[in-house]
Amino acid sequence: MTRHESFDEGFSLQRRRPEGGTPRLEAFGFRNETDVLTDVLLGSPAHLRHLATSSLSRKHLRENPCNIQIAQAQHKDLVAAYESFGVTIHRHAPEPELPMQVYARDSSVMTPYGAVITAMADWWRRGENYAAIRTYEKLGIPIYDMVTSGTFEGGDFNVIEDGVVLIGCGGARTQEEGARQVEGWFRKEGWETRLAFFDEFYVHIDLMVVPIAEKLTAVCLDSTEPGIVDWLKAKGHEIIDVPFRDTMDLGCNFMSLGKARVIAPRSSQVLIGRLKALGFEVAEVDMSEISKTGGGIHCMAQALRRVPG
Ligand SMILES: NC(=O)NCCC[C@H](N)C(=O)O
Repeated sequence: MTRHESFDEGFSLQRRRPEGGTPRLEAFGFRNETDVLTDVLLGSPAHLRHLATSSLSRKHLRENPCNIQIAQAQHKDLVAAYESFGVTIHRHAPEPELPMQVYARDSSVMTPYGAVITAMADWWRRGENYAAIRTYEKLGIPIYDMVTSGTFEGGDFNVIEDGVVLIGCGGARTQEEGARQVEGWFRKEGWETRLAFFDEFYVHIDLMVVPIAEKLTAVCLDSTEPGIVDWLKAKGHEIIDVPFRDTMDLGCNFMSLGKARVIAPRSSQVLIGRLKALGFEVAEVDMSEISKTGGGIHCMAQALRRVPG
């Protein structure tokens, strides 16, 4: 049986078992966000526009707006980095009405049980949710469930380790209603969940907390609530502190490929130096132009399949 023919994984709009015990997918999915990445879902910057979507993107828009051609070239370099590591790339079909579709992290979240279709907060991103349903149908990946209570964006679903999820709640993007709904689903599956409340300035939790490897997590200590850091440390996680200034340039927003390999933004030299000192192979990609629109490498990627390394 090939990966895409697994018989119990046909496309469905709601695979979640209400009482919990939903079977894990066989062909797609992952245990955690640090195993070996084999398949990633990306969006396209073909119709990218620089909008005032957050304090960060608004500041760049005011002072030095994104050059879209350079941003598109930088995204090509990002795609090439995934290819150089042998990752299979799947893509959302680009739609001209969707200026932020490149941020594939947000309109859905992959889980071990299927994809969650989120509920985007901003009207200019809501269509991405419908486009994501079509993408998963095309890929034959079933949908675990769809958020129906308030808003929820994928950058706020942060799998810390197998069966443990940190759910961000900044209010403006992910509302507490959406966070509680998703939390309830995963508790029923037996997961440990933790909500991280933060100011809407920070947009999503994956701006400041991103897993690197087993028991190793990058955190911006200057912007992350100490209780979250203590919680990670109590689980035995080593922390790599990403400076606040780098974090504001999306420097804590990178992608772990497993087996001590990472794709990181070139500007994040403190993180990159620490990773290299620990023996990681780091593909450095210049994301300085595209990230003016408010997101980074982690925001642009959705892991569809990871396997133990
Ligand atoms: N997960 C993320 O942090 N995504 C970044 C989204 C950037 C986009 N400009 C937005 O504000 O919606």
